Amino acid sequence: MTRHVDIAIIGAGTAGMGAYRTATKHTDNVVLIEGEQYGTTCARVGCMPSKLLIAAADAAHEIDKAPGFGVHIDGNVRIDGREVMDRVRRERDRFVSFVIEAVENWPEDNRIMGKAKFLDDHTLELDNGDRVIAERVVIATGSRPVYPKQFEAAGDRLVINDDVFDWQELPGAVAVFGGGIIGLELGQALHRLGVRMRLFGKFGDVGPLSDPEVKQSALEAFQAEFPFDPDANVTSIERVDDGVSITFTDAEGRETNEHFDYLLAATGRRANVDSLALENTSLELDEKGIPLFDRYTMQAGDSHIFIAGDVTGDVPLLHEAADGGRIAGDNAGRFPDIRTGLRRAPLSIMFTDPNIATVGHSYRELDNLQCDYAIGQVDFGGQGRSRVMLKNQGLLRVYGEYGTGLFLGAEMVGPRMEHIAHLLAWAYQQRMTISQILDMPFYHPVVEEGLRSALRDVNAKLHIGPESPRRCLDCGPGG
Ligand SMILES: Cc1cc2nc3c(=O)[nH]c(=O)nc-3n(C[C@H](O)[C@H](O)[C@H](O)COP(=O)(O)OP(=O)(O)OC[C@H]3O[C@@H](n4cnc5c(N)ncnc54)[C@H](O)[C@@H]3O)c2cc1C
Ligand SMILES: NC(=O)c1ccc[n+]([C@@H]2O[C@H](COP(=O)([O-])OP(=O)(O)OC[C@H]3O[C@@H](n4cnc5c(N)ncnc54)[C@H](O)[C@@H]3O)[C@@H](O)[C@H]2O)c1
Repeated sequence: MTRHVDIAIIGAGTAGMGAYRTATKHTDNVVLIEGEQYGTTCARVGCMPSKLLIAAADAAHEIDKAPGFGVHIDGNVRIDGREVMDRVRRERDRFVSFVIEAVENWPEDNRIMGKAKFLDDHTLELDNGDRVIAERVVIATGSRPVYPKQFEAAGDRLVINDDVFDWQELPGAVAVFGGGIIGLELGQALHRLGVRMRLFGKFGDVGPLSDPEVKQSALEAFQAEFPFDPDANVTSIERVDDGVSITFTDAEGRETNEHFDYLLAATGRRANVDSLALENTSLELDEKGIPLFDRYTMQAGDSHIFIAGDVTGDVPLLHEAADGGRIAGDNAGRFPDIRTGLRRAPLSIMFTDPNIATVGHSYRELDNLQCDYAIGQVDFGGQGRSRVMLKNQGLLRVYGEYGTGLFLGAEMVGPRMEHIAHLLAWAYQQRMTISQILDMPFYHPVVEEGLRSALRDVNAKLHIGPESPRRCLDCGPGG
């Protein structure tokens, strides 16, 4: 069967759904093609189930921390792995059901199930042999985990994030590979839920951090809680009777062997472009096989093909996929009269405890900005509200431009950084100066007072404001 449409969207994830919504504002003759199942990576195996697991872990951790306040639980504290995983799956399924409901409310005629690949610039072939000839196409096929071949030695005990959320019980021990965002979020959560967990990283990476001082602070916080080697030397992985045996060099430089139930690979993701047969199109591809595209229009070259979400390999985050999808769908609808869409301030948040976040330009990017800059910082070790909550660890560094006093970006690890990062991202997008941010209200006693200290520090270094006093007198105690 061959079908002719104005717009074909490949992939019904967050980006594809966003594209569908905006494309159908221009024409009804749109098909959304999904190769596996509705529900999105975010709801099924990504953002939502991971945060559900983290929420359970945080509950356990709060109990652990209570004696520090003089609050003691004299009876048994019991983590019921079956109940934990049951809630994760139950709540996850609820989120997934809302997504499925939204897609299934769209006309049946506009939806096709099947894996699509290109035969030429306009013709798509599905895995059942049907064809779709489309005037315009949006590629929104997402990404999938990748790991080194060496991990395959773990056999059926090699798992990825998708598998974790289908566990019925919490396992006894898990080796997590990857000190990136997924590895640290899931690794810490498993550890807090009583799973023996060891984290094997590479290249010294700690989440998305590039600022060496913030990275060091984060590393110290995590290493104080669980074993984490950010550049592990693993010499062997072996599937043994009841699990996986891993040989590695430990912190003292000795060769050590440890046994785990599972090896969880969280070593990055790759764009789902390989099954699309893009070589049959005239698109120009980069070294990873991803079409070159404009991130403001989502247009691939000057073609009628648009691309959005994780498959772009650009910024693999939910809100970016949603924005990119909307822009791609709108431009596919209005092609050739394409428009640039809004791309928001760079913002990334890692939901570990302490939170890690980056806003605006990263430390790594500063030297390429062709401007002079200064760095202000606050250590949360002595910050009033953080100390009150017994969460006084971490470091926030803010970057400001010499001369203009413009806020350039920040990297941070600390308590409630998910909120501080939002404040700073909004300021970045408004192109505010450090002084303008400092003119905003700061309540007492809040963690934001720590941000104020860092902002004052950078303004002093930029010769815009005075040196910060050692004890801030207008701040209230601990400010
Ligand atoms: C464990 C984890 C935690 C995360 N946590 C967060 C978080 O807290 N915050 C955040 O912002 N981001 C988070 N993310 C990232 C976020 O989930 C992704 O950026 C987002 O889901 C990407 O959406 P997408 O539409 O590009 O891809 P997807 O939702 O994966 O959609 C792609 C769709 O394309 C389909 N498809 C693929 N190939 C074909 C084909 N050939 N034909 C037809 N269909 C095809 C797939 O089946 C899939 O349904 C997390 C990711 C993971 C894995
Ligand atoms: N809170 C959030 O917003 C959130 C949460 C989870 C995932 N995500 C998104 O999903 C993306 C993918 O996450 P990810 O953690 O898989 O990728 P990542 O790129 O963040 O981290 C991968 C890590 O694996 C390490 N690594 C590579 N090879 C290794 C090896 N052989 N042994 C040990 N470590 C190795 C790398 O050094 C890196 O730190 C993220 O970039 C992020 O955008 C976001």
